[in-house]
Amino acid sequence: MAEARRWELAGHRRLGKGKGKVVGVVVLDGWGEAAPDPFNCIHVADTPALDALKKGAPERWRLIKAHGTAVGLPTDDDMGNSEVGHNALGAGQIYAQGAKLVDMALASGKIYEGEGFKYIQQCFDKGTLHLIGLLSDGGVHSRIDQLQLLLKGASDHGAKRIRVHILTDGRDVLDGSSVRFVEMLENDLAKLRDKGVDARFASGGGRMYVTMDRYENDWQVVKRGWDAQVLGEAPHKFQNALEAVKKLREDPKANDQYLPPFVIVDERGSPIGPIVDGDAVVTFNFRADRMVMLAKALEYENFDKFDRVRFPKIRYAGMLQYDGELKLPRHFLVAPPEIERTSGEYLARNGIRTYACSETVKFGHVTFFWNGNRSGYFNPNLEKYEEIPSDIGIPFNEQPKMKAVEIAEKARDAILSRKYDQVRVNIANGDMVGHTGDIEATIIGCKAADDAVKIILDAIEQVGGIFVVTADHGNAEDMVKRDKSGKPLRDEDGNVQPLTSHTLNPVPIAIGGPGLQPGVRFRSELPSAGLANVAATVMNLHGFEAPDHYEPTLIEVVDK
Ligand SMILES: O=C(O)[C@H](O)COP(=O)(O)O
Ligand SMILES: [Mn+2]
Ligand SMILES: [Mn+2]
Repeated sequence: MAEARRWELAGHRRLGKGKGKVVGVVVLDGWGEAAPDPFNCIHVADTPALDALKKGAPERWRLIKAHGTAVGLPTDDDMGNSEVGHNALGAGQIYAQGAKLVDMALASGKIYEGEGFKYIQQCFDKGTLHLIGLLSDGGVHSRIDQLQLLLKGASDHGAKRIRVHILTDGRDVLDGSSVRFVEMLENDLAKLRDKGVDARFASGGGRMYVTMDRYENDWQVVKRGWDAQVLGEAPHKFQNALEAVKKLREDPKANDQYLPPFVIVDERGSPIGPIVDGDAVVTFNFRADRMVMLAKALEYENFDKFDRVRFPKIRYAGMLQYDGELKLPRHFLVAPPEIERTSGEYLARNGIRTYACSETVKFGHVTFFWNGNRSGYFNPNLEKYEEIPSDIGIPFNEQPKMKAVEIAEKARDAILSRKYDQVRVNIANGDMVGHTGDIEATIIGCKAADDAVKIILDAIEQVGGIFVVTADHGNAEDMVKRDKSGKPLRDEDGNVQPLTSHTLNPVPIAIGGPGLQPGVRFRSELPSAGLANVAATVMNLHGFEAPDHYEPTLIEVVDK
């Protein structure tokens, strides 16, 4: 029973002596393992530091699972992602994640019995139900099949007027797939209209340009969405969403991720679905990071991030509650996973001093996600979290080195200061540049990530410390869409179809450093281990046994 568990960790039987040595924990974002291939940017890039880890000590390098049920996703066809990946890395336990919890609530119908649904339902008589979110089957932030079920369920439960505000994807799914998803949903909306429900698309835009910013990197992204969704204002106006997406994609530089905002208008040119007093709003993404900013704009009375012009009196619910600490939003359709007793909390309660750092676009990954979707410190006297501002307003293939070296230099300084027992970073390049689909740029990004790793490992060497280098899921190791036999798919002009999404590949984990006892090696009897096994491993390296309810440690100590 959780309440009977103690917070105090027992000293490790063999590694207790390791206590007091600094442990550097490096998470390479979007860094999977795949066969050598011209579209494996990690393989093509010059990565001497990581190559040395792989070739140097076979007992201290292995692969671990980073996708599907190993990280709490519904099936093993689900690729990994940062949220579930960092949750597993930090929590040491596998929780059923948002995607699965929503599936279960929809399948059982419990979603319609909950407080959140009842709250918004009160607007159905007189107001409009607005559904805002990412339209794709990527399964990272949302899933179209869940939206389809929710649409039907909401209308069965009394919604008479529904407006859908879409964000096109092209990041977790192939670029150009927006057209197919709009067609699919238009079909559903048409069926609802046949049944007498006034259900239509109202606005849209590409996820990276409209609404789905994260960690307050660029509020203008949220403002563009607000203008379209709430005010009914956008530079582009169309009478239907399919035409909108097709037309906007005709610009040779256009892609789904960055489509400009548009609104759907009637014959007279008036927007058909601005959000007004008395309406209900649901943000149907289950994943938190890219919904928190919009949730704040929709919910906070006092708000100064941009001029909202109007702040309609609505009833708003998230698909999940996106931030348990902030209780944001107050109302939600499905309770989020309650990730408890994370390694961050255990270590803080056992006196471990931690420094965590990344650049803005991944800052919450090594803090908020790592700590079980919890903002803030466990113990401000022992922890310091530092954010390096990311470049804003440019796609990352234009600056593929990102802030890798700056993050590594911060980590180096933290290590050399000897003020911390754990120094944890996320290096973003493999993922953020990988998502652009730009192979040349991703190769440059991977090299920059390797440079960063070298800086950190050198610092660990200097202080006699220990390192753990791993990743949260794959991305840069496979940058092309393939047929079933694994051959890259090409279009009529012979161009390959870039793969912007994450992958199902395992990720590497390497341990080492002068502070690691000679007999420490990876156990051989855990072939299916995954990211959730890392927390117990890191606790051991700090000189502690892990709690019994954690997934087992990856390491053992043999006599040397
Ligand atoms: O939000 C994103 O950028 C992608 O959908 C997923 O990437 P992440 O899981 O690595 O953040
Ligand atoms: Mn990631
Ligand atoms: Mn990613």
